[in-house]
Amino acid sequence: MPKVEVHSHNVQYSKDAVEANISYETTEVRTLNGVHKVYPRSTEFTFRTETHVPKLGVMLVGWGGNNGSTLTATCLANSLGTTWNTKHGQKSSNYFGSLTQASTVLLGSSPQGEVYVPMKDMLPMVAPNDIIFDGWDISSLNIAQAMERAKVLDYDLQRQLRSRLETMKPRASIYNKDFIAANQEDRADNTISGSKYEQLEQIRQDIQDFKRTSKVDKVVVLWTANTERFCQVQSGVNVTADELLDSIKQNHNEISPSTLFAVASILEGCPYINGSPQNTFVPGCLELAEKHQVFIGGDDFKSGQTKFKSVMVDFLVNAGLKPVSIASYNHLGNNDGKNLSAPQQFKSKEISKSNVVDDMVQSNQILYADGEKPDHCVVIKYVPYVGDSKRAMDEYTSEIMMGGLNTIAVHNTCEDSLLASPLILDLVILTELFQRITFKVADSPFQPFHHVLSVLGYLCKAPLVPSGAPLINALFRQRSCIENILRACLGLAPLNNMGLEHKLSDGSAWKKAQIKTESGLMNGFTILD
Ligand SMILES: NC(=O)c1ccc[n+]([C@@H]2O[C@H](COP(=O)([O-])OP(=O)(O)OC[C@H]3O[C@@H](n4cnc5c(N)ncnc54)[C@H](O)[C@@H]3O)[C@@H](O)[C@H]2O)c1
Ligand SMILES: O=P([O-])([O-])O[C@@H]1[C@@H](O)[C@H](O)[C@@H](O)[C@H](O)[C@@H]1O
Repeated sequence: MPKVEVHSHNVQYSKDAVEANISYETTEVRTLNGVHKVYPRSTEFTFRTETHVPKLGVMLVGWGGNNGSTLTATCLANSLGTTWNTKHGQKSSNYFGSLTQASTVLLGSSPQGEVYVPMKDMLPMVAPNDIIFDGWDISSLNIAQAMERAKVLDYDLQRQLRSRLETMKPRASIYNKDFIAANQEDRADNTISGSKYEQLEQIRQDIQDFKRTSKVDKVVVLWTANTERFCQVQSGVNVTADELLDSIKQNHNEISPSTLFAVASILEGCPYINGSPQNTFVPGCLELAEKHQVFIGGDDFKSGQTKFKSVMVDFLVNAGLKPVSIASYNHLGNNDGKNLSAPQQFKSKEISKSNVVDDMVQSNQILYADGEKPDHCVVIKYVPYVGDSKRAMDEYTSEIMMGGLNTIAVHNTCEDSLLASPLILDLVILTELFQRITFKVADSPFQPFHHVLSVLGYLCKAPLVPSGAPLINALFRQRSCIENILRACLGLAPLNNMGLEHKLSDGSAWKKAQIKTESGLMNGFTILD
């Protein structure tokens, strides 16, 4: 039985699905002669969510990396209920940092107060403990060796997991030294030779092989391999789906390994998520995903320093304070940092880390003239000794009232992979859930979500959105989007935080209105045969 049961004439449960009707309220604005003319709009939506949770397979590109090995070990430890000893005492497995697994959402209020439930209980979702992992890496180390190389998890935990993880061996992958730093060459001992077309076909066979041997119902492919340089988008090469497929057959050098993986996944009907900043989704890849109606999402996990920035700038601007200078510096010593020490790979990351403030700045024309932006610099340095323990130092200087200045300096130290790995869980769990949700507008037929799964924006530095859609980076707007879509699937209105029931001078009117509503409530909810 669902942990959240909605008793409403707008919601119907059957043995396979929950269907919910909502009125989607929007506000249209037409500005004429300096006047904003506002038109409230109400559109009837019906959401249908299939409630059978499939057995999910996740294929990680870069499985042997810090994130890939750490996530695999974490899911194994949680499924075993592993505890381990540290100098700070015994630790227990958990999924802290995962939006779906470790955060709650406000469901409503009871006579005892507000009721919060785990996000994962809002709708049937895949449990991380049940995910079957597989993937590829240019490094031949098995996942136990990769976990040891990553130096992320405590020894006593690694010791207990080693025997299970050493049976997991990344498949050979596509290595192209033109796209990642030259300093990665020494780990590239597990590669697929041949033309780009032959490599594409091998990846497709790997996906088919995994489906067959693991007997999973669905597969999601996710890139957590090294950051690539941006590829050139060229007419005749990768602007249309046909051009892209032809260029692969012609072994064109501007087709990157990550785009080859994306094409292979799409052709195999598997959603593809890009956890790195490079422009994997060239226009031809976007078109291919549309043609095959396969979800794609990304780019670049929003894990720590940038996540914080998308809160800080939102807070400052929405408080009417004007950030005028943002200096973002970090150093780290893991292999990601090593790869990013190369200029072209750093450039990819600089782009995704720099654009995150644009929507918030553009939202306030009192503070900023058209095109005006804060000074914003991004620095990443490779310091081997600190390993995965990334140090981030940020300085935010803002103009405040009457010529005042406010400078906030922040120091943030964390194991980078322990912040990113739970986001991988959310990306694949939400992607799988959204494959089971369809909706219809008024009397139109049911349709899936757009193939560019922009609801994943909360998890990404550079959210991929459908053409023409607004690009939102403000973290709480992104989270609210996920929360309210989950609520809509249950026929619940979006959270509005108005709390009017607590602001009335005469509460009796509210109580009378509630009694009237409750008397009209169905005794239980409709089960369809
Ligand atoms: N906090 C974070 O860790 C964080 C946040 C945002 C984005 N990212 C991005 O996630 C990615 C992984 O981060 P990480 O710390 O695990 O890095 P990592 O270097 O430890 O892991 C990357 C793995 O990818 C492998 N690899 C490289 N090219 C490959 C290819 N073509 N096919 C298959 N495997 C390949 C490498 O051998 C390595 O094992 C990086 O691109 C990083 O920028 C990380
Ligand atoms: O913490 P965050 O800004 O979200 O993201 C991280 C950066 O701070 C770090 O420099 C980089 O090496 C990681 O790959 C990741 O991108």
